Amino acid sequence: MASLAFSASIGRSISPSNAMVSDKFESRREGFSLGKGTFARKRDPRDSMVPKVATQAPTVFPSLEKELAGDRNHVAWTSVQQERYEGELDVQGEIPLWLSGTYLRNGPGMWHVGDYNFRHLFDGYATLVRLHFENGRLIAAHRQIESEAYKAAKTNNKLCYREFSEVPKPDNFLSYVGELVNLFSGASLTDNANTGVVKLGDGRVVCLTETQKGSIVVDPNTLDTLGKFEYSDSLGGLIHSAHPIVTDTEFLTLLPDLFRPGYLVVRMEPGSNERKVIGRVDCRGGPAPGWVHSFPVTEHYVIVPEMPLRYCAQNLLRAEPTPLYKFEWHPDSKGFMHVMCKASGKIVASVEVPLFVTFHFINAYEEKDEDGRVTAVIADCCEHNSDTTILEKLSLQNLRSFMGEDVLPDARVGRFIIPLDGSPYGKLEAALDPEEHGKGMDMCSINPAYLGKKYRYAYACGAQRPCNFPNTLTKIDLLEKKAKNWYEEGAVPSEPFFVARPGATEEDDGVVISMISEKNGDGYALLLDGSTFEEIARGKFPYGLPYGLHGCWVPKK
Ligand SMILES: CC1=C(/C=C/C(C)=C/C=C/C(C)=C/C=C/C=C(C)/C=C/C=O)C(C)(C)CCC1
Ligand SMILES: [Fe+2]
Repeated sequence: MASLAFSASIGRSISPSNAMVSDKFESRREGFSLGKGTFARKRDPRDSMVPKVATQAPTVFPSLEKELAGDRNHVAWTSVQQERYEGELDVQGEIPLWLSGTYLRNGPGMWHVGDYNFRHLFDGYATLVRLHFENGRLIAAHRQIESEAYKAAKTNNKLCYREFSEVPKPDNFLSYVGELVNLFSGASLTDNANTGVVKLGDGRVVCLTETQKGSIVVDPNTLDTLGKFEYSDSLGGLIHSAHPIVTDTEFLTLLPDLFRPGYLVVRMEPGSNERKVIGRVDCRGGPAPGWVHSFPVTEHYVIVPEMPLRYCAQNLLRAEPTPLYKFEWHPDSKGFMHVMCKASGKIVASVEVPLFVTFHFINAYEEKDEDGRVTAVIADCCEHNSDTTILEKLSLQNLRSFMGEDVLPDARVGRFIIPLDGSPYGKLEAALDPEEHGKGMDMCSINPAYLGKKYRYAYACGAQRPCNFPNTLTKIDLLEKKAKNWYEEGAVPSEPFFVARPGATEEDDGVVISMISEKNGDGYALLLDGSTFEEIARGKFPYGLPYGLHGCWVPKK
């Protein structure tokens, strides 16, 4: 197979080789002039590995030489080299012929504006990566999402909107007051859709973050930004869960209410932009709702977690980040799990549970007795041993300063058992011995056919210690309580994403896709067999890509 051949017809193909090695590169009109419009860049050994054919000069980002000093050069935590790229990857191994479609992965891939470097992993401007599989071939692409926040940064060469931890510096007192007013209206919040990407039942592909305005429609083929996804209802609010539950028939999400602490559970039909309220959960602890990055569902219920790590209005207003950023840990406020009937909006259980810290729920299902009556809801998540320090560990400074110490906080598959018999308490325990996955655990996926149903397998990132970030791919067998781990020294793998083989009858019959950022600055797309968890194929990128967060699968029509 011709390696790294560009599809010239698209007119979007980009060769870093002709631009990156030049000592001066003038940004094109459409380019991102992050510095002074021209910049110098040292020749990089990686440049020799890039394709030679180009039809359009790329926008190449400054080299961030400051970041590359000493041991701080892992490509996973370094801004993406250029604004966009497309090319066919050289594949080792064999891509199954049945794998036909597009994997999209979103994440914060650009962590600087001009000379200013962002501080937290979640601050970066969204980089969308595409892996298109067809007839055993693999075409890759990446592109920056053209959010208002990103475009304003490009135009003004400075941060213009409030990101996860970054706040624009006001020029004077008046602009400071204006910024505060804008915060309340939501105008100063970012629309940098850097967290996830979903395919709606009607085929639209939407990139998401936790701000509602950061819902952006993209073209899965070209990665073009098509425009804002405007919610046509009048539900208001500024934030939502970054992980809606999306199936071919519905879109479910949670809208935290910061003024009257609680959550709206809402549903949207395919083809519509209007969310309708299923019901409301009032918080049982205070003073604000718990952070709700994701939530699980069963066949009949929506589970609303109320985590003691709560939104904090004061921290939202602060210019400088606190150790918990926009959040506050309130162990005294306790943790709760609420269960709402999807059909009626009624709350069928609301139980106090042990303190917990989770960002990602894995799945949930209904436990039945021998007569088929639902007795409990089981909800699994990546649980950080009720320790919030993971948030600080994900600061770029911490990620970039790894010197071999074992500093990744422990995590486990936390299993909530929520009784539906009116008992006031639920349980939280480890679903398997965390040693099985190196006591590191996050960024999970399952076979989507098992969403809300009893399931056996989860795929996640685990830990081979010592490490400062999850560095393995792990297949977790929740029945046998065992894990199988993939590891390569110095590699940072992104969320393993399961794609089922069409017609499969076994839960793990399919492939797992991940993207690997290597220690030496390279990177590749990796395919593992979902059942054996052995490598099937890898496709080498012309240069390593930064770490990314969540993906989705767009099957070929
Ligand atoms: C921009 C504002 C906010 C944005 C919040 C965002 C972008 C939150 C993103 C959260 C993510 C990506 C969480 C991922 C967690 C991954 C973990 C724990 C991985 C662990 C590995 O071991 C708000 C904060 C909503 C407020 C307003 C402004
Ligand atoms: Fe997430």
